[in-house]
Amino acid sequence: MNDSLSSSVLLSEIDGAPHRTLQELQALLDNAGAGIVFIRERQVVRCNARFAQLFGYGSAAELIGQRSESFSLGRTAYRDLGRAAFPVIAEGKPYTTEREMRRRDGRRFWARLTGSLINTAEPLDGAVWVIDDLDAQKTAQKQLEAALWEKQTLFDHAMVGIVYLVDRQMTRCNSFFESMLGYGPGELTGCSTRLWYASDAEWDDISQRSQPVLQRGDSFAGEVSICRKDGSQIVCEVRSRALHPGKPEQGSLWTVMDVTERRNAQAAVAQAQVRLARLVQERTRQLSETVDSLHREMEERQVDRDRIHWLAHYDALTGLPNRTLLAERSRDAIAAAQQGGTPLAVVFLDLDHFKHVNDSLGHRVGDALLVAIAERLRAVVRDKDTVCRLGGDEFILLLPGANAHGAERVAGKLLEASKPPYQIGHHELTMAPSMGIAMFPGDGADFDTLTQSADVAMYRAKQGGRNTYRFFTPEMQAQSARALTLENALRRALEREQFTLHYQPQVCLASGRLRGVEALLRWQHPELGAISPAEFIPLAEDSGQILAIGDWVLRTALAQLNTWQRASHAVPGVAVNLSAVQFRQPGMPERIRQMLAEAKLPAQVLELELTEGVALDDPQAASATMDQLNALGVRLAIDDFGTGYSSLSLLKRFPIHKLKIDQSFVRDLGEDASDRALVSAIVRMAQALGIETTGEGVETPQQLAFLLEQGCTEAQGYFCARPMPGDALPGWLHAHPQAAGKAPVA
Ligand SMILES: Nc1nc2c(ncn2[C@@H]2O[C@H](COP(=O)(O)O[C@H]3[C@@H](O)[C@H](n4cnc5c(=O)[nH]c(N)nc54)O[C@@H]3COP(=O)(O)O)[C@@H](O)[C@H]2O)c(=O)[nH]1
Repeated sequence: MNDSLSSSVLLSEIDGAPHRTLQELQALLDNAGAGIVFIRERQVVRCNARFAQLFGYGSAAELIGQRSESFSLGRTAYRDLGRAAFPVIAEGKPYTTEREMRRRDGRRFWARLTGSLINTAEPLDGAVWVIDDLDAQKTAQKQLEAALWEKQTLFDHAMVGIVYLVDRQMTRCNSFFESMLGYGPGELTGCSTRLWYASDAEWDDISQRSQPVLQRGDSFAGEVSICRKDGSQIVCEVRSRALHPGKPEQGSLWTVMDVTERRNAQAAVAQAQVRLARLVQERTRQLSETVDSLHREMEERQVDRDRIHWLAHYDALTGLPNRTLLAERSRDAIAAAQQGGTPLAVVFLDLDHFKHVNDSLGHRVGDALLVAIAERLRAVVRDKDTVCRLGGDEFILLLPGANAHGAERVAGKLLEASKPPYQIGHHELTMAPSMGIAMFPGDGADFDTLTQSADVAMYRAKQGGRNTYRFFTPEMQAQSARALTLENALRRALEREQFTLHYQPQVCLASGRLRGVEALLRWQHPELGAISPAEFIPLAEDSGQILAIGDWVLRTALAQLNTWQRASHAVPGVAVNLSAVQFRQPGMPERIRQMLAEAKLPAQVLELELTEGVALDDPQAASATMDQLNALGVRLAIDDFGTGYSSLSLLKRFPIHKLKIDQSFVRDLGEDASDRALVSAIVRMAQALGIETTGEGVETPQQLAFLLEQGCTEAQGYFCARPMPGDALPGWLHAHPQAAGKAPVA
């Protein structure tokens, strides 16, 4: 049945109505937006197309006779509807309900049903039901309700305060906001927002900041300080938006979040960061200081290392290589000489009498002199040569490639270079070297042997008169070995009582009487035999042992004199040789005084024989010492006069009692006219100065006669007597009564 048919059916069914009205009703049914159905005896008798459409039928005709129950969800629902609707429509009132209905395909949908009886007086005539599809409306409503529920849930359970404000008054807020501010439910509703601001200024400030933004329709975000009910303050982050930007009267929605803890934490973090930054800065500074100081320390250590290395290899005073560096260079030079078959020379250089400069002018002058000498030495040699300072006044020159001729030339240049005086402060000093030269490989195949050989040669140069050089020879080695042996043996000689004194008479030439005796040291070694003082005294002087030995000589000689005198032997005095080393020993006059006192002898019995050298280096000091000795009453004699650096002014300045004319002049008096002239001159000069003279080494009567003739005071020599042990002298005196003063002068 189609819709037009259904309308025509409807029209034909309506009896007695004016045709026009019927047509209008039919049009109304056909075009009604709601479904309309006539139910009689629980069956569809009429319906419109909308009804058929609502329930999923193709046309209204399809539904004629359809049981009305089929539109309900089931029998129960159908009965419920009937029970609810009938009492109402039975009274002639329309019954309206909203229920779920079922479509043809079983799907449910919400509908609003409005039913009324067609004829109240005759219920069996049926009822007319108008059905509105509420499904879309219901769905929308459900969605709305869900949304509202969600919104409310959000509102109620949000972890942020939510506030609705109108004109700065609270219209609504959630419980979170209330509890955040410490208020009870509803306590804030209707309150002015001024309530939670500390001051009007703060209240106005938030308003002034937010209103322009909200009016523009933008979101406002800011931070405010809010007072809680208990007066405490919290910091809140607020966000707001106008509900209707154009309508301020509708108010605004605010979300409020307590960020106090976060802010406190941030502040704490910021403070911690500041502290940390400071700490880092401080640590960085410390670190950088540490790094700097480490750098400095490393640099200092490097400087120290360099310095230590330098000190280990160079002489601190002169800056010349030291022995260690010389040894290294020598090894290289020797290896190169061996490989290349080239020559190599080593020069050992020792300054003559340098010690006297130190002793007399002090170490500062001595050091400055060494520096100046080092410069000259360096200037003489080639770059590839090494000038090394061993220490003290000893230097070694390593001359790679130099043969004997070359080494000799260098030695000559060194002698030449040392000639001009050195100006050290206001002192003008001359300093000559003695040098020994050793050649590789003949004089030594290694550094130690070469330097040893050069040293031995240098020693010979010294013995040979100084200010010269000597090449090493194997004989020198033997002599040097003996010197070493003697030096070692000498150390024990005193304690092993290997020394004795012999005494040689000194006889007055005029009277023949004994004027005194010279004590002469004798060393008898069990293996080496008798060793001459001429050989061992210089060694004892070099090693310093002469001081102890000299003391022993003095004490022994004085003791012997005491013995003789107590035994009434006519020995007026004793002469003792005093080496320059002894003479310069501090406190020496006082020492002598003590010894004389110990021997209970007057000073006048002692004559000290000094060599001219004692006054050579420091005449002033020598003069002072001599004055002290003279003041004691000790007699002073100049030994070996004429052989040294005789200075006539020496005789004038010093309190000298006697000159001992060296035996080298006496020896040849018979043959050598110049010796005779010399001896004669010495005697006359001494006489003129009131100084006595002794001719040494008188071996013949001619020598004696010449000396007597010249007016020499006394004689000493084998002709008169050989040196003899102390206990032999009384016998000699007995044999020579004239000497003992017991016979008339011949
Ligand atoms: N510092 C010290 N020097 C000392 C001491 N004892 C000795 N000496 C010195 O040693 C040198 C050698 O002395 P010596 O071998 O004893 O020779 C002396 C005499 O024996 C020797 N002499 C004496 N008369 C003659 C002679 O007629 N002919 C000759 N050929 N020799 C003779 O001369 C030496 C004495 O010399 P001098 O002392 O110069 O008077 C010698 O330099 C000693 O000084 C000591 O204890 N301390």
